[in-house]
This record gives sequence, C-alpha cells and structure tokens, in this order.
Amino acid sequence: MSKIVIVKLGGAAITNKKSICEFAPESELSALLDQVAIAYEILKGAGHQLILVHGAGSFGHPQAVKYNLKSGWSSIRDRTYSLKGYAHIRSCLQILSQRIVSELERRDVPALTMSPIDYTETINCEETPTGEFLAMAARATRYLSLGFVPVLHGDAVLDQIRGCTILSGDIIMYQLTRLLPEVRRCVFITDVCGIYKCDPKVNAENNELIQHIKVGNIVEEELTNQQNDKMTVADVTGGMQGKVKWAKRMVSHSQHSLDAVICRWGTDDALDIMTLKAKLAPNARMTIFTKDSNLLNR
Ligand SMILES: Nc1ncnc2c1ncn2[C@@H]1O[C@H](COP(=O)(O)OP(=O)(O)OP(=O)(O)O)[C@@H](O)[C@H]1O
Ligand SMILES: C=C(C)CCOP(=O)(O)O
Repeated sequence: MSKIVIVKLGGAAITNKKSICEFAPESELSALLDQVAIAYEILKGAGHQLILVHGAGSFGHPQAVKYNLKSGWSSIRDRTYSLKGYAHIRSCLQILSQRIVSELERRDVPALTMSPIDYTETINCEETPTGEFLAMAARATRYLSLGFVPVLHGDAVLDQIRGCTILSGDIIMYQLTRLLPEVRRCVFITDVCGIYKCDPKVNAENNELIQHIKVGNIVEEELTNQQNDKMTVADVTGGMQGKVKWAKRMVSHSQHSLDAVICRWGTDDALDIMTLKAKLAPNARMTIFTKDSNLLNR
C-alpha cells in the first residue's frame, strides 16, 4: 500500500536563525537537499510519496516579531505598519521558498510550491478547525497523484479573527495528517538530533537525548519549563516546545499507525527515517514519538 511521508525542513536546518534572511551555509543546505532528493527516489521506487514542508527560520520569525504579526492587526487602529510588515514577511518567505524549490528542481525532484496563504484563511491561528485546510489537502493530493512533490511552508496567513497570523509548518503537518490517512510518518529535520533534557546549545554537559516519547507521558511539560527561560533565537511558533506539542497531537489523533520523528539534517539516521527503512541502526540518534511502547523496529 502506498504511504505518504511528510518531511519538514526546519528553519534551523535551512537558515541561520541567529541572523535575518540568511540561508544556512551552502555546504550544509546542499547536503540536506541532496539527502532529500535521495529520499524522494527511494520512496518513489517503493511506491510511496513525499510531501515537504519547510520552516521559516530567519526569513519569518524575526520579521513576525518586529511587526507583531502573530497577534494580527484587528485591534490596531493604524494598520500601516502591520501592512508594511505583512508584505515584507511574505516577500521574505517567497525568497526562501523559491530557493528551496529551485534547489530541489536542480536535483530532479519535481517540486511544486504551495503557499498556505493561497489555500486557507485561518480562524484564530492554531484553533482553526481542520475543515479549513481541506482545499490545501486536496491540492496536495492532486499534485501527488500527478507525481509531483508538494512543498508547503510555515506562512503569514490571513486570519478571520486576528486579521493576519503566523501559521507554523508544524501545524500544517498536523492538519495534513488529519486529512490524508495515507500519511504514516512525519519527520522533523532540524539542527539537533532530537529532544534533549535541555537545549543542547545551552547545556552540552550532563544532557541526554530523549530517544522515545510514548505519547501520553509528561515530557512535554518538563521541556516547557526548561526552554522558556533560554530561547536563544526569535521563534514565534514555540520552538522545540511547539514541535513536541504538534508531534504528540499528530500521533495521538491518528487512526492509523503514524509515527513522528525529530532528527538532525545530513545524518544517516535522517535518511533511514525519511525512507521508511525497516530496520534502524541500533545506535541511531533521534527522538521518536509513537502511540505504543514499540520504538519502531529497533
Ligand atoms: N530541550 C531541547 N532539545 C533539543 N533542542 C532544543 C531544546 N530546547 C531548545 N532547543 C532548540 O530548538 C532548536 C530547534 O527548534 P526550532 O523550532 O528552531 O526548529 P526548526 O523546526 O528547525 O525551526 P523552524 O521553527 O524555524 O522551522 C534547536 O536548534 C535547539 O537549540
Ligand atoms: C514565521 C513564520 C512566517 C512561519 C513559521 O513557521 P515555522 O518556522 O514552521 O514554525
């Protein structure tokens, strides 16, 4: 049976989140996209399909903070600043998205951009009912049926309550899992191997990678306290804490056997996980979310 894998290319992997509108170093971006191209070929060869979502990184988060775009403009009398900011962030996001799809196209991946702003108008950001994402899911399905790889991204979208808001790629992944039953794995590629007891960039010692999160345990709350004090870069969508929340939701709400994995760009483990490899290396380094105690096939 054909399965769909959704891979999110995190903003921390494709951009320099400490800067503004700066891509990750050429060699790193290249290594990541080479791997995505290989994953696409392997999945296609096995009769499976790939959807890509990318984060905004330094092409979205600092701009959203500067122009206060997550809470929108509904309560603001003079919208001039918000409109300027909204137009600016959309233009930055298009630069990022264009670079990603053109790099993929150069690697023979038939990638087609789908900007969420064109398919949905949210209703109070993350509270938006799943039905509002039907047009987006239908278009992604159509592209898949023709053999394309849809490339969505975290976006600045219009919102019926706030005027506009910021919709994370993590939420887009979640909504696609609700609407496309063939999705069996969601992979978050970022710049760390997974979830640690605390941010590995802040505390490298006495830190531990959490290899398995059985959905329903309390790791999310433990992480919340640790991260909020120490956010080192602009992130309006909750950073790693947000990712944990949406990964847990997609796994626990799924009617099928869906798992979610957070792993680091460029590693062999990332390629194995993106390609649904049946047996992972015993020393694989990643965080896996599953509904039961079974830690994939290790
Ligand atoms: N407990 C933690 N474990 C692992 N990483 C953490 C933790 N707390 C904070 N982080 C930070 O989270 C970052 C990854 O989250 P981030 O939201 O930036 O991911 P992303 O998906 O790549 O980015 P974006 O949201 O822009 O798409 C890492 O760079 C790491 O420094
Ligand atoms: C900041 C913007 C515009 C989108 C955020 O998406 P994310 O980086 O996937 O969380």
